[in-house]
Amino acid sequence: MHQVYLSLGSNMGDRQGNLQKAQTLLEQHPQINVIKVSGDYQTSPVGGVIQDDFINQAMHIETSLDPYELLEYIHQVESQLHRKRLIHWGPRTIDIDILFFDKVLMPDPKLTIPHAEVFNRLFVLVPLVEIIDADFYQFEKVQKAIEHLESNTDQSIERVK
Ligand SMILES: Nc1ncnc2c1ncn2[C@@H]1O[C@H](COP(=O)(O)OP(=O)(O)OP(=O)(O)O)[C@@H](O)[C@H]1O
Ligand SMILES: Nc1nc2c(c(=O)[nH]1)N=C(CO)CN2
Repeated sequence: MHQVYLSLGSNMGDRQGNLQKAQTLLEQHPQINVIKVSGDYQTSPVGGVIQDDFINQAMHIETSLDPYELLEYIHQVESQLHRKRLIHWGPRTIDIDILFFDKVLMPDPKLTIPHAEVFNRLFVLVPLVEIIDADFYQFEKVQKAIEHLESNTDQSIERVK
């Protein structure tokens, strides 16, 4: 089984409800097991678009799907939650990104692993650190990301559940 870490975010409608529905849909896939889910964090929007605060969380899953099959299922989950791709980095009912897939390094623009933005996003790193496995913690890419946590204090983030 592959060990995968996801980042989930929502800033439209019932944000916590959207995250819960996304989890339920992931759990419904016969080849996905949800292992651990972080708390919910209310975070200010990053990236320049003026929009509402997000609720973000991280999730550890195990899967026998390959990375592209997993991405395809994630897109199905996003469209079931009425996710529309209107504005780059804009408001969304749900966004699910693959942060790490085992210790794979994959530079494909269609699926970049580790996720290209993981190192600069406090809203990704704080929930991730809460749930990450000890073995994974030693992965140099994770260590590099965590180093950034200390220097990255400009994003507002508050645990709400
Ligand atoms: N690690 C990854 N996880 C999820 N999608 C990825 C990843 N790497 C590349 N992608 C690609 O990014 C594409 C665009 O994703 P999305 O629509 O969520 O972008 P965006 O919301 O504009 O920005 P962001 O990717 O920062 O969330 C996806 O269709 C997917 O092919
Ligand atoms: N706080 C926060 N800001 C964002 C987020 C997000 O999930 N949380 N997602 C974005 C598009 O990927 C852009 N900006």
